[in-house]
Amino acid sequence: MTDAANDDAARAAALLREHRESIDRLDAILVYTLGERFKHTQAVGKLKAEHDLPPSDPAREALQIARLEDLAKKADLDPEFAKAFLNFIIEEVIRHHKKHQE
Ligand SMILES: O=C(O)C(=O)C[C@]1(C(=O)O)C=C[C@@H](O)C=C1
Repeated sequence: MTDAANDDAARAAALLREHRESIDRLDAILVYTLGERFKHTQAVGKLKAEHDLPPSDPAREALQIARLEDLAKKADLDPEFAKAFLNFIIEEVIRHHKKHQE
């Protein structure tokens, strides 16, 4: 390899390392944020079970989806992806809520 090609490869490796450090930091934020969200939804599940409330609330979900799609657009994130992601999380929450009610 020439010196120029070596320099180029070293620059690319450094950039890749920097991006991966940011990705790891953001993944940790996502995991801690989800953990915190689940603490609240577990409390909501308990409350719903104690008061005989239905596990899911489609009207609330519609509001959340609309809000998230709007946020996603502002954050330069694909709104369809944001919607699918929230639905995925909510499905899991509803599964937990149903367990509380068993
Ligand atoms: O807000 C509620 O009623 C919840 O149970 C929480 C939550 C959510 O994960 O955001 C989950 C299920 C409902 O259908 C709506 C929202």
